Amino acid sequence: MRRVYRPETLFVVGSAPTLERSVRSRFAVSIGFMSRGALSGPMSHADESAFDRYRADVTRPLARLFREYGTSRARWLTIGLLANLVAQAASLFPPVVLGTAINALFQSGDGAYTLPFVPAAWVPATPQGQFWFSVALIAGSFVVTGVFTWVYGISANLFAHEVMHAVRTDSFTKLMRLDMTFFDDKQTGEVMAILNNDAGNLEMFLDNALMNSLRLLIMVGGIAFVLFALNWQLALVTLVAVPVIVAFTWWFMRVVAPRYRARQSAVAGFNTRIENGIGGIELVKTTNSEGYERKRVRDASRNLFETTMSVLRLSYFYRPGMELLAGLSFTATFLVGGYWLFTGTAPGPLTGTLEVGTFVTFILMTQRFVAPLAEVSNIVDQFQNARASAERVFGLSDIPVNIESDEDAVVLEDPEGVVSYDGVSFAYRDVFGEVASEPILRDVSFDAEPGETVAVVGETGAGKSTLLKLLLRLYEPTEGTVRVDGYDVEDLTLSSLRDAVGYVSQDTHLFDGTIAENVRYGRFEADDETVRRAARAAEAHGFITDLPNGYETRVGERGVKLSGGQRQRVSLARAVLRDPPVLVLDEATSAVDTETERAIQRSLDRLSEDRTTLVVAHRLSTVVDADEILVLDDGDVIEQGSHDELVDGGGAYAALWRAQTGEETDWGGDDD
Ligand SMILES: Nc1ncnc2c1ncn2[C@@H]1O[C@H](COP(=O)(O)OP(=O)(O)OP(=O)(O)O)[C@@H](O)[C@H]1O
Repeated sequence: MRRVYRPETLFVVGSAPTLERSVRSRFAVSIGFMSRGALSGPMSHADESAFDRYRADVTRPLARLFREYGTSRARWLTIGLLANLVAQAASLFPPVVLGTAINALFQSGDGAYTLPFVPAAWVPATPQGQFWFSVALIAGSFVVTGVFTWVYGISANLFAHEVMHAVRTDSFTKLMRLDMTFFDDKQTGEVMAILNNDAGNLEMFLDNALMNSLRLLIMVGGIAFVLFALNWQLALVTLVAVPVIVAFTWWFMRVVAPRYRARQSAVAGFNTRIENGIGGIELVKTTNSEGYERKRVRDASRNLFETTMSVLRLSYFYRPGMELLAGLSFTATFLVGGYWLFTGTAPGPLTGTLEVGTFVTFILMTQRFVAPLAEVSNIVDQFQNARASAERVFGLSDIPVNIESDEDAVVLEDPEGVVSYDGVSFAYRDVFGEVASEPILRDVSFDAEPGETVAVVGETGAGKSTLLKLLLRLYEPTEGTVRVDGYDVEDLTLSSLRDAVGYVSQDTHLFDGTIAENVRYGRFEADDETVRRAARAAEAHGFITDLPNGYETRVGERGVKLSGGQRQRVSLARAVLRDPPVLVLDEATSAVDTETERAIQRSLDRLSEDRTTLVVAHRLSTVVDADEILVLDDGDVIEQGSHDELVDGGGAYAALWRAQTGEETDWGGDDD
């Protein structure tokens, strides 16, 4: 039986992003300018399988992200963009004011006081007035930069986080709707990665890269504009480094990319090792394999160390390289401008004059464009990560849901619980709806009326659990019809169908929480007395009241603090509490001792008096009273009848019965 929930995976799902985040943030701190997205851990590799088909069809994912999620929140984005624009533009103003003040006031005091974007009428006439005006402008620019940076930060964050909130909840809603085949096919970890990692990448992009690219544009464009306006010849000298800086960044990104990929798989390998070691801790301990696991984790960690260092070595080279190029630009500006001022004549092919104030503005501005340019690698990186993540998010949202209530589906009201299987055949399908297995069931037919119990027996893998799941429409038959109260289950609303059926699966699942909460699951409004009644009916009340905190005892992750039999009884109580007309029990008593089983049996007999009950059992003693027993063999019903009829028939059932009551049989090994 393949399980939907994989506890080991769940563990890592919970911890990996945290682990990865801490690795990532430390790493990001150490190399300063690397983006978080670039270091996305194992997930980028793991989800290469089932989403591929839909993911590949997603076109322009970031545009779609804006279309589907951004437009309704565009006001925050617009405010953020405008505020960013104003803040960055204002931050360019002080060097320009300083240059003008030097030219007009500090040198000889006879230069004209003119500033871009400032009407001449505003400029005071006296030098003293112009000085105070300059002070006010510089201070004002810093205040404007501060205030608008604050506005920009808040609006950009609101936009990014509101979008992410919507993406996360929509993705989860979609996940809840998806067919079981999706979950059968998909690792829980991969699915969780969409909600954790991909949402994180998108958030980083919306929050950071988008605004930084604007900042970059304004900074480099604004600086170039100001410098060219002041002195285009010196501007050429200063900005000749920009194409070199861009080329250097491009080279860096190309060289570092494979090293990033190697590091990503090292993170994946490391997480997998931890997952294995801790997920299988019981096996590790009982086989004395701690040393073996330690070595595997040490090797994986060493690999992570080496790949990280290989990225860092290159990164340590990049940042100083950028500084050096900026330094060269600064030196060239200082050399040419300084010489120009010093000698009073334009050097080489240059012509015209240069004023001290303009020179100071140049020097200050040259310092400013390195930081935004150094962001280019981050921005491109975050952009690429966000693109891939948006593809995955939309890949998920595009997966079709096959099992859903039709628009004209019938609501099953006051169900009686008449169940009938009519010529049902079944094969598992893959997530794309294509048949992916040999037939698991062939032409199964039976009827069960309220008050009747139908038992399904057969060797392991014969298709018993699958048969029951078709009733809840977790899967759909490839042929034939499953009916409840005469309705094809495919014509009923899923919620009314599933409300009518209480299901205790083979893999009982408890959520972390109290016993009472677990019993109440699915009928959340049930009062304490109802919970107790259900527990009594499931023979669980006794052991629950023996626990230190009774119904308030926390059961631990997946119910690990309870025994297998106790978990089964809590699940049974949960099914009983819902008081459904149909009870489906898939080996609901396999993990309890004979005495408890008898007690449960007695209570089940009471419970099933006026209900329809379908049971899968390995222990035939639990099904002797069933109205009808189906013997499944590799998907075929090979015998069908009451216990007495089947024993008298002398076939497979009779042989199994003999084995379980002490005589020989082929099925002996299957008995629990
Ligand atoms: N989700 C699934 N996807 C594909 N094949 C599956 C899936 N679940 C079960 N199977 C296959 O279907 C067959 C029937 O499985 P099923 O769980 O119905 O058997 P079973 O009779 O209940 O077995 P057991 O007594 O061991 O629980 C098996 O061969 C199994 O490998």
